[in-house]
Amino acid sequence: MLELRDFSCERDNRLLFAGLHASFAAGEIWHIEGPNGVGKTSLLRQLTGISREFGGELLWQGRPIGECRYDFACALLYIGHQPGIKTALTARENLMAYCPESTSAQIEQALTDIGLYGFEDVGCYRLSAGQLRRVALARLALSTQPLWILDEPFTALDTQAVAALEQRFVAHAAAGGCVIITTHQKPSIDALKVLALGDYQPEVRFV
Ligand SMILES: Nc1ncnc2c1ncn2[C@@H]1O[C@H](COP(=O)(O)OP(=O)(O)OP(=O)(O)O)[C@@H](O)[C@H]1O
Repeated sequence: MLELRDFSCERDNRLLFAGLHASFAAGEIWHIEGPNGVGKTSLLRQLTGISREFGGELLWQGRPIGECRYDFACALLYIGHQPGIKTALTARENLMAYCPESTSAQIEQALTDIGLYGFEDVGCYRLSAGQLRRVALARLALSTQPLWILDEPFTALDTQAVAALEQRFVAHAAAGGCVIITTHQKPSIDALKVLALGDYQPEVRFV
């Protein structure tokens, strides 16, 4: 789906990474790995098109991203490190805003599946950090986009929710999707692909 060729990132005249080659294909789950400040979020922002400053090439289905931004945007679901939830609204209202094409029954089911039964109509300002993260992640159940890019999706989740989320990634990949995440926890996912960012020596390995 998405390909990097000789990719690099510079911030404030500091080279974070360079010479990165990677190909994110249908059916794959990728973990972008590395210590604090190495450039994981910066890379995700480049991959999503939020940041257009990069060296090298970024291709979507074989085409330079600059030539197919609309197609790419339609195929992408990005959830950043901040949950992106409007706290003045309820969980249900947030999902209705994010997924206007979903039916009320689908939204109800997504909220139940993610463990928010009974909290659907509570103002999000009254939810815990983990519940807020669940509201954001409920979008995954309603997503029709093949490419998911998620920055630290496990943050604030309990162990049961982490396991359920990993299963959702596996199901999405099995259905032909592609998932790219950052996390400081090691995911328990078979055939996980790892892109490790390090000082000037990016390394791609498979586990
Ligand atoms: N808006 C910004 N302007 C300038 N430099 C920035 C900006 N945001 C981040 N940086 C710098 O870019 C570097 C990489 O930041 P980034 O957030 O991509 O790292 P990260 O690997 O995701 O870190 P963490 O694991 O702590 O989330 C850091 O040194 C940071 O200071």
